[in-house]
Amino acid sequence: MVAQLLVQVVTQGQSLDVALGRILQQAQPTHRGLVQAMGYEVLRHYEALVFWRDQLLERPVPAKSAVVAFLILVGLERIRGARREASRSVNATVQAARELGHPWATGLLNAVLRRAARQIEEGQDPMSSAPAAVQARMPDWLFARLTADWGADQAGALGEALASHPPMTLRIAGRETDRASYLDVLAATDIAATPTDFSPRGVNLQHPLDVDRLPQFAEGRVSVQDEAAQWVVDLLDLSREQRVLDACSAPGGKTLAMLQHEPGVHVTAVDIDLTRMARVQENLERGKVVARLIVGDAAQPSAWWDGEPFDRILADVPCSATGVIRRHPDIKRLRRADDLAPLCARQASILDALWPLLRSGGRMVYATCSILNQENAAQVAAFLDRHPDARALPMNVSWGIEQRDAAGRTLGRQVFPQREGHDGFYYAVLEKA
Ligand SMILES: C[S@@+](CC[C@H](N)C(=O)[O-])C[C@H]1O[C@@H](n2cnc3c(N)ncnc32)[C@H](O)[C@@H]1O
Repeated sequence: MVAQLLVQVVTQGQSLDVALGRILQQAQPTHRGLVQAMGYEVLRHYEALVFWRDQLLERPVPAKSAVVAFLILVGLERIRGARREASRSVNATVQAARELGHPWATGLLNAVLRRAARQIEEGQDPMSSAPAAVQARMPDWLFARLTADWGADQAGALGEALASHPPMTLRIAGRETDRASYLDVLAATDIAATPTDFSPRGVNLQHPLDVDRLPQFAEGRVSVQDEAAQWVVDLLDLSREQRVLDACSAPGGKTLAMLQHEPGVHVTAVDIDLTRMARVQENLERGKVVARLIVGDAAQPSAWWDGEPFDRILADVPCSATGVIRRHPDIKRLRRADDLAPLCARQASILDALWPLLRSGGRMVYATCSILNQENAAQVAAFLDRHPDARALPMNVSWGIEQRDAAGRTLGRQVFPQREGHDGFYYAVLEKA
């Protein structure tokens, strides 16, 4: 099943969420967790597994049997991850080839996977001769960009972090004391958890859990939200009666956080995608808070803006999502280098269109979950050049790395993903003169 999932994502270009949804419907309930976990892990380590497979194969698998080529990746991942005794992994993979109607491949799989298992037993490193991009488990174009932006060492470190298993992080509505009492509730329910390092509202679960099993989730007191995403409410510096625009709001994680953090604000939440907007509604209902919801294009406010300026704007724009690859490893297969220029143009047009909606002295927070400079500090530098009435504020925080241009102008903060910690993000706080 995992091999079929890979065919759908890698060969047919479907998103992992969509393909997984369909595949899991056919899986036995007891196998679903394993299929999902393996699908994610193979995609996280995809480049390395393909390199290893191609080293082991004497000739490529015929194109008409693509599923067998993917089955080898699944077998290699099982051996790499040492989830089972190697011989059990080999047997299970060989059996899968029979079930998928490729009995001819059983000899090939046996030979290739047994060789791989031997390499591991003998302490060989199958990656020792791999190019740096493969070692970083990244497509060439992405590794080249990250190297150009941050240097080869940092690009390699980013590869490690983005191939790791992300934590499940919760945001607790309320004050720091509420987090302490929620940690007590979790401890009493035998759910192992620790407070996050930087967000006073965050909790990392030691093991991911279905939200239905999370105490107080249904009541909206707890939400699933990465730690880096939680910082936005502080950056917005919200206070009662402010008019706030959340311009790219779906699925509403940050809209809900704003309203729970400062219930006195009046939020207008916009998103271009009607289906995703339904999720904002669900999230707000769960949290028992209300916002004005508009399905519209943030780059075309004349179609939906009532002409009253906003005190605060959040522009959490569509981006490459390269900072969250470990949560969506299909991004590495689906994104292309050519996507970046149109994405950046869209971000710039959203920023330019929103700026006139901000009152004088107001602030706009620009956010991405990207680790590419072009979408982040370079985007903000170009925005500041186009808007002399804008300035980026320095942030008094302990996370991320402040970005500056040659003239020493501050350009927001870049956040790199951390193993067992937060995702990759970028924030700039833009104030209007
Ligand atoms: C990074 S996500 C936002 C995440 C959201 N702020 C949260 O915290 O839950 C970007 C969103 O922008 C929306 N989007 C893309 N282009 C847009 C546009 N031109 N106008 C408004 N929304 C847009 C997408 O549908 C997507 O929901």
